[in-house]
Amino acid sequence: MADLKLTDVGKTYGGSVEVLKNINLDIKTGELIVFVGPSGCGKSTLLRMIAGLEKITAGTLEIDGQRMNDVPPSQRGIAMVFQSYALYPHMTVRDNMSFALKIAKKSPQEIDAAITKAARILQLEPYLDRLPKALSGGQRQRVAIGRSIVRDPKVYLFDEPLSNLDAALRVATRIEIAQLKEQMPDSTMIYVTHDQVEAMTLASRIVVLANKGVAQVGSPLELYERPNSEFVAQFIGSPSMNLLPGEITGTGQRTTVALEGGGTALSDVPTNAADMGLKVNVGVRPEDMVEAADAYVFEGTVNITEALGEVTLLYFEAQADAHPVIAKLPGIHKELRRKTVRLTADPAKVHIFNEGVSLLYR
Ligand SMILES: Nc1ncnc2c1ncn2[C@@H]1O[C@H](COP(=O)(O)OP(=O)(O)OP(=O)(O)O)[C@@H](O)[C@H]1O
Repeated sequence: MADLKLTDVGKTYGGSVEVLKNINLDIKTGELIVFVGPSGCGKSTLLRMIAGLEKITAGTLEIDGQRMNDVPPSQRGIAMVFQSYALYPHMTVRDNMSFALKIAKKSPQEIDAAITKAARILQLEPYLDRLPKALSGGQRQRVAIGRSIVRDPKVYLFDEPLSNLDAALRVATRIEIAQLKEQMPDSTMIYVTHDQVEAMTLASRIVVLANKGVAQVGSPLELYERPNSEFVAQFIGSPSMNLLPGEITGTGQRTTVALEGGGTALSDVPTNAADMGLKVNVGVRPEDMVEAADAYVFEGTVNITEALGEVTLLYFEAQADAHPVIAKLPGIHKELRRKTVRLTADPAKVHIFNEGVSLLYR
């Protein structure tokens, strides 16, 4: 059981390089929080500050109401799993997992019980007497996680734990981590990843970091359906949300937005009369575009098609201003290459941004 509270946390390296500032987060027992953000935005730094491996240069970290800033890593009740699993090569799985407990002078009975439990949760029973070199990458990562579980920490920190695994193993190990979380509902986990699918599938809440701070915090679906900014809108979802310049030409229950270069988008985004004439960007996810014969919103000639099996990506430049657009249509549509396509979008799924901020959040 562990609640974490970060209040105005910041990090400055070497007294002058500010990497993070004013990070405020409330993390509750049992949550699996995922940190995402562009390369270099400070995800690992934030995780390492929580672990105690990096000094917190501003603000406060509390675990269960207790200030942790100056508490050494070993006394924070935290276990960290890294991308490189760093197992001791000359020790068996059992010895790798029990090492920390022996150092902590636990009794043989306690150690046995902890190993048995961790091996069961991670399905490592058949491998306990093997050396790491006789394990697959996924199994080694499970042993690394096992080393954390035996210590029964309050908080688990994962720093891109799957990034050394090949695609198939990543998927399998991702599912194992999801199952692991289910078996340990009271443990709090924080997970850093570059992988959209890991973030969307594992997280109870995603924290999007950018520009030294928190861009948005929310459940995966909240971030997908109601991004607060163009940045989050384009960061969550793949391929990224399309953005096209336009202007609000009607307000009220159903906002009318005229796109530059023709076409009309209708949206249920609530706006007010003051928004008339507002220059906006209209955001539509590739998967929210559908073919439309007449009342089309986007029109262009397809440059490239990418048939992925269950869907086809169409790349085209929309309307007179040649804005690049990607549409994702169900099925295989190689025949659309070099053809003119006319597409519309479900009005309820259209996003409207002004100066980078969603109208929903103004
Ligand atoms: N010891 C250090 N001294 C100075 N700057 C550092 C140090 N460690 C990290 N940084 C800088 O802090 C910033 C954040 O780094 P960090 O590794 O936390 O980013 P990240 O979001 O985890 O990146 P990535 O996604 O590429 O792993 C980067 O600009 C990095 O260059």
